[in-house]
Amino acid sequence: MSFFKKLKDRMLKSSSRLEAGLDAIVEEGQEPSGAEVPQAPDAAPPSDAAPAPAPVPPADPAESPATAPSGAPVPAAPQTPEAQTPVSPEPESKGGLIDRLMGRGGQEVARRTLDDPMLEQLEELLITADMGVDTALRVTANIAESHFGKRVSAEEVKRLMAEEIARIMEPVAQPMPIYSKKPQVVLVVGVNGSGKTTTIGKLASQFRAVGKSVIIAAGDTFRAAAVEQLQVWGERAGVPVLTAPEGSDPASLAFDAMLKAEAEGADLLLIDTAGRLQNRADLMEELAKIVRVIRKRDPEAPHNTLLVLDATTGQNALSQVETFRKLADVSGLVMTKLDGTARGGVLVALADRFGLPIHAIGVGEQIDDLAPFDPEDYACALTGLEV
Ligand SMILES: Nc1nc2c(ncn2[C@@H]2O[C@H](COP(=O)(O)OP(=O)(O)OP(=O)(O)O)[C@@H](O)[C@H]2O)c(=O)[nH]1
Repeated sequence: MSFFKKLKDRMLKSSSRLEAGLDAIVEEGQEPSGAEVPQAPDAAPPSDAAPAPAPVPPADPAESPATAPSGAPVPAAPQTPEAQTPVSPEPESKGGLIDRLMGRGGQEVARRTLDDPMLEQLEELLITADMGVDTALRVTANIAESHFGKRVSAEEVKRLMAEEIARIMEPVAQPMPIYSKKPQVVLVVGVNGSGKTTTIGKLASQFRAVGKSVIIAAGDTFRAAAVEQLQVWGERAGVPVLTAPEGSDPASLAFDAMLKAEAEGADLLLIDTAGRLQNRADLMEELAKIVRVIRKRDPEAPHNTLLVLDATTGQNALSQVETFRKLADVSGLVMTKLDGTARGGVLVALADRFGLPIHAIGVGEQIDDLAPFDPEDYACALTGLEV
C-alpha cells in the first residue's frame, strides 16, 4: 500500500470531517445549474518546488560532513510514484466534459460562488479541525485572493485548501539531520504519554535498518513502567537499552550512556527523558543537568533535541511547544497519533506559528508506523483530496 493511502486511511477522522464539511458547504449554497457565472479555473497542483522525499541516508557516516546536517531520512519510507504526485485534476464524470456541460449523462458537479458567507464557513471548518484561528484565516484569505467571486466545486476547494496547507508546511518538512559525529546524541523530550518511548523505538529500528548502530538510554528513571516499556521497544528494534535503578539521577545515566556509546563507537545515542510538567522547575533542572553532563564528553551535544507531541491533544500541542522551548533547546518535532484523530490540523498551526522542523509523524503503534513528513501527502490526506 502506498504511504499516502496508508496516511489517508489512518487520518480518516480528520479528512472525513473536513471532506464532509467542504461538500456540505458547497452543496448548501449550490446555485442552479446554467447560472451565467464564470467557473473557477482548475486550481494548479501544489508547487513543483516542493522538497523531494527524504533521501536514504548514507550508510557510511563518513560521507556526511562533520558539522553540516545531511539530508538523512528519519525515517526513510519508500515513496511510490503516486505518493509523489501532489494533486490530480478533478476526475471527469462518466459522461465526460462535454456531456457535463450539456447536462447529459454523468452527475452534475455542485458549485457555489466563493463569497464572504462561504469563506466564513470555511474558516469555521478549519478551526474545528484544530488549525487555529490565525492559520485558518490565512488559508481562507489566500484562497479568496485568487478565487473570490468565482464558482467553485467542493473538489476545487479541497484542492485550493490542500495547496495552501502544503505551502505552509513545505518549509518545515525536514528530516532529522544526521551528523558524522559519533555518537550523535538525540535528546527526546515531551509530556508523559505523548509517545516518546514508542517514537524512540521506531527511530531506533529505522536507524538500524539503514546500518546505524544505536544505543538507548532510559532517562525517565522515576517510572519503572516507562523503563520496562523502553526495554520492550529496544528488544523489538534490536538495540541495547541502558537503564538505572528507579529514582536514580537521570544525568548520571546519561553520562554512563555517553561513555558506553563512545566506547562502542555507536552512531547514535537516543536519550529518553521524563515528561512531568506538573513540576516544571524540577524538570527544567533535570533536563539542564543531563545537558551539562553530556557536554562534559561532547560540548556540542545534544545534537538534536526532539519534542514529541501527541496530535490528539489538539491546540494544547501549541502550548507544549512554548513550554518545552523554555525548558530545552528544541531542534525539531515529531507528531504522534495522527491516525485516528480529528485534530490533524494542529500540525498546520504548529508549522505556521513556530516554523520548527517537523521530522516525522506517527501514524500507529507498530514499529514501522513512523513516516517522514511529506507536506503534500499530508495536505491531501487532511482535506480528503484523492491523489
Ligand atoms: N495510535 C497511535 N498510538 C501511539 C502512537 N505513538 C504512541 N502511541 C501510543 O501512545 C501511548 C503512549 O506512548 P508512549 O510511547 O508510552 O508515550 P511516552 O511519552 O513515552 O509516555 P510515558 O512513558 O508515560 O512518558 C502508548 O499506548 C502508545 O502505543 C501513534 O503514532 N499512534
